[in-house]
Amino acid sequence: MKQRIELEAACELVADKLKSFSNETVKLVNSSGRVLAEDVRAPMHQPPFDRSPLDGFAVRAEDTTGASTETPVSLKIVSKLYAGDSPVKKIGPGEAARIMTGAPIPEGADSVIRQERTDWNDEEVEIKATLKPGQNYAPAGEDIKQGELLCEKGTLLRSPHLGVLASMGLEEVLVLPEPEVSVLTTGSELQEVGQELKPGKIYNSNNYMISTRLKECGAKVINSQVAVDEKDILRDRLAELIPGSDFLVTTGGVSVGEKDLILEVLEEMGAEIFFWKLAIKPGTPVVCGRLDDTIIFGLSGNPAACITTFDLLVRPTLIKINGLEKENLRKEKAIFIDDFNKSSSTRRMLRAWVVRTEKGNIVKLSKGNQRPGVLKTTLDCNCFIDIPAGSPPVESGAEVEIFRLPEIYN
Ligand SMILES: Nc1nc2c(c(=O)[nH]1)N[C@H]1C(S)=C(S)[C@@H](COP(=O)(O)OP(=O)(O)OC[C@H]3O[C@@H](n4cnc5c(N)ncnc54)[C@H](O)[C@@H]3O)O[C@H]1N2
Ligand code: MOO
Repeated sequence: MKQRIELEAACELVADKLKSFSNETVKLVNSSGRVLAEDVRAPMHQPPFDRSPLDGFAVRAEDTTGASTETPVSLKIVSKLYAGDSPVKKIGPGEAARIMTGAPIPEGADSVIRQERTDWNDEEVEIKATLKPGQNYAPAGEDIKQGELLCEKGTLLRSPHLGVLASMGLEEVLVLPEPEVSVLTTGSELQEVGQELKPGKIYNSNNYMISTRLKECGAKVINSQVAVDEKDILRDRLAELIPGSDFLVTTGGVSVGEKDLILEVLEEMGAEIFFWKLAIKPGTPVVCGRLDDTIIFGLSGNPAACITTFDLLVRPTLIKINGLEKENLRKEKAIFIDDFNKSSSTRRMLRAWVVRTEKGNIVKLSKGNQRPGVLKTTLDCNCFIDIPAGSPPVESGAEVEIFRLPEIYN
């Protein structure tokens, strides 16, 4: 088992251990937020037939030559077409069809006159304008041509894509897999929200934070449980959650205390442990391993440490599978406009807020202090400042590297 490894090495190690995931066919109606696994080409024209963009009369343009308000041309109405009708009767010379917006233009007609430029009764229509062939005429494929590339592999599906794909009659799409994750929050001090707090206890905030964060980066939370710090109980919960989960995220019990039992129990259960501890702060204590096909991320119970390692380690792993790059971290540079007066012997991830300006990114520390048990700073955190090990205090004006969180946290 490796110990205290670098974050980048940890991410690579986990990536190397991932099982293969299969793409999934999902109903179009359920595909929003998923990433396309293949190019989609148009199986048909849209519109599928030549149609009228107006309520009026379908005519042959040549029959309207010279027509104006003063010199109207009279045509015989031979049919009437509503949207949804299928045209049967061809238009011949001197003939017109009454037509509504969206209805198919009958054979023989090459243009449509809006009804405001006509007078009509049941038999005849007076045309008061000269039309050009193709005027007010929406040909088949005007919008989308059969065979054209509609959505590329890797597209994040949202409402416009669902609309376009539905217009093609596509009922299902092939998307990248959605990792299925279980969550186990551990700690004998934990109480559920809604209960009166007993002495020495705290509310289980990690469960809410982690389950929600998982969904925010496109994972499916399939189970979520809580366990006290007792070996038997932990073993039972782990044995229950691991089969059937692609990943298990636990929080708490991964440091060196007498009740930090996750590593021990996982080892007893025969898990392969990839590493224990990362060379970052907060978030040093992390256990990562695999039992059967399930990758286990044992994160710290300290909320800020927990969220930091979630974002830096768990998030990129899940996004490797579901392709939701938009939800990944971005490495950028920024100018620090705050003061951090501690030197850092260990690599530090400071919770911070970055703003884009014309001159580039500026970043300041999140409100509140940077201790790993502090939860409030996460409210004001859209990035982590990456302070290398061995750095002196960081002064205002210094250029720093940041991991920017996705837009959702802005
Ligand atoms: N002697 C040492 N003590 C500690 C070390 C060390 O190296 N030597 N490491 C410290 C560091 S760094 C961290 S971080 C913590 C990590 O401890 P664990 O990950 O084992 O987490 P717990 O001890 O279970 O809990 C830590 C803290 O977080 C609270 N907590 C736990 N679960 C939740 C939850 N679901 N929701 C909200 N808060 C939670 C818990 O009550 C503790 O206060 O260890 C240091 N100790
Ligand atoms: O590594 Mo602990 O996570 O400092 O907070």
